Amino acid sequence: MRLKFTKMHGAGNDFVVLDGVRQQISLTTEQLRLLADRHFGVGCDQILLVEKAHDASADFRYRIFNADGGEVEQCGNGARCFVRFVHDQKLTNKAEIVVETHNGLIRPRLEADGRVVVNMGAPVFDAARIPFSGGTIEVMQPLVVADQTLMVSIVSMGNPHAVQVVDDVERAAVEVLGPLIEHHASFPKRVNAGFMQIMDRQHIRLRVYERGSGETLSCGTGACAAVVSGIRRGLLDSPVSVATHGGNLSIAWGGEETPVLMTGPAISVFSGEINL
Ligand SMILES: N[C@@H](CCC[C@H](N)C(=O)O)C(=O)O
Repeated sequence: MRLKFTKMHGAGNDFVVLDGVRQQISLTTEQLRLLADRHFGVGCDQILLVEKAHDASADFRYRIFNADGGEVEQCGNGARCFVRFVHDQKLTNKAEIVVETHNGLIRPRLEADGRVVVNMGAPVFDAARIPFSGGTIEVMQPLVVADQTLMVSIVSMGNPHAVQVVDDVERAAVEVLGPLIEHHASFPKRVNAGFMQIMDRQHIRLRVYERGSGETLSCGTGACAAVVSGIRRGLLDSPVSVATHGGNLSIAWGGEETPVLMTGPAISVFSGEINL
């Protein structure tokens, strides 16, 4: 099968984006892994598949696959690239798009300056919806990992996150603790692990060890989860600038049931074709 793709990134979190509106696309787990492979394929953290909406109130359906081939519910940086992609490919000219995801509708908007603002919906703290099997979700939760008790904040931004505050994000044991948190028995669907350093009440540094992809240069939902957790811990005030290894994101949240708004870049790198 010959497949057209576009390589994109949002603050260094990179994607292979596929037009499933004009191409008939059905990929096996092995084909998804090959696309994501940085040596034998195109290389990316996630594969994004744009399809026709099933829901009559939506403009498109947006599917997300991690580098390990697993389909997941949400991807924040990907949502911004999705908007840039459907505009560049002339699949729509609407500035605000209603997008159907595995986890309900999101509403990204393309601004005149090219940045994309995404209404990510309200954060979820219900253990059953994370899912988290370790009891009721508190603002901070003890999680025993490799004989250490970590204090994590657990939140779903459509996908599951466990965020901890660290003194120095560059020295945090992301590569060691990340996979152990991802596969912790209390998270039946695994979890994304965030490591946040508070710089001041409106600035953080963040690294995220992503479920199914490993550490990425940035994670949009991870940034939302970190800011929500920091505000709930009383350490941050909205809006918060999130510095990642791949660039900056701005996250705003009014608290409680209000939606989280994420702003950041969405860049097309190149387009090509691959034989799978
Ligand atoms: N990079 C993403 C998140 C992608 C999905 C995540 N790895 C998961 O498994 O939930 C983002 O920008 O949000």
